[in-house]
Amino acid sequence: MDVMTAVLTRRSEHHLAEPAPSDQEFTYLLRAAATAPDHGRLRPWRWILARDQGRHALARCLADEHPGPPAHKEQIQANAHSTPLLATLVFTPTPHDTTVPEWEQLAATSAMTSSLILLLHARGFGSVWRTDNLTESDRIRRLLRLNPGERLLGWLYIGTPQRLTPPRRRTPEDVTDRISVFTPELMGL
Ligand SMILES: Cc1cc2nc3c(=O)[nH]c(=O)nc-3n(C[C@H](O)[C@H](O)[C@H](O)COP(=O)(O)O)c2cc1C
Repeated sequence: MDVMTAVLTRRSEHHLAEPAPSDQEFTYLLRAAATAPDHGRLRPWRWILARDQGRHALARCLADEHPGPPAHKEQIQANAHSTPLLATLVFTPTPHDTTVPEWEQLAATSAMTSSLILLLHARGFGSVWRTDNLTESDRIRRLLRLNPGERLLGWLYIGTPQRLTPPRRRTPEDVTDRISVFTPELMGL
C-alpha cells in the first residue's frame, strides 16, 4: 500500500477482533514508527502491551474509573474486553532539557504514534487511539505502575477491523485557507 492510500483509507476502527500483531510484529512496526521526527532522538515514550488476562484487568479498571453513566462504563469494558491488544501509550519526557522542551517531546511522541497507526493499517490491522477522559486516573497509573513524571496519553486499541466493507478512500478537504505565503513585501520590508 502506498503512503497516500494508507493515509486516505485509514479510519479509527472501533470494532476489532483477532488477530492482532504479535509482540514480535508490534516491535517490528514500532521500530519503523520510531524513525518519525524526534528532536534529539530522545524517544520520550514507552508502550505497555496488554492481552488476555492483563487486558481484562485493565478493561475492568477503565470501566470502573470512567466518570460516565453505567451504560457508558459497560461499553468501555466491552470494547476493551473484545479488542485483542490494548497498548498503553506512556509519555516519558526528559525533564528540563534545554534543547528539546517538553512540548517538542510530546510532538515527537504524537508523530511516532501517527506513524505506527499508519503502519498497522498498511499491514491490515485496525486501531483507534482512545483516551476516554481516563488519562489522569491515579488508579490506572498505579495498576500500570507508572513512574512519577510519566504521563498517560491513552490507549491504542489494536486488532483486525470487523467491518463488512473496507472504508472508502477519503476525499481530502480544502485546506487552502490554512496556508499563507510570507513575502517580505507583504510585511512592508
Ligand atoms: C489523542 C486522541 C485521543 C482520542 N480519544 C478518543 C476517545 O476517547 N474516544 C474515541 O472514540 N475516539 C478517540 N480518538 C479518535 C478520534 O475520535 C478520531 O480520530 C476522530 O473521530 C476521527 O476519526 P478517524 O480517525 O476515523 O478519521 C482520539 C484520537 C486522538 C488523536
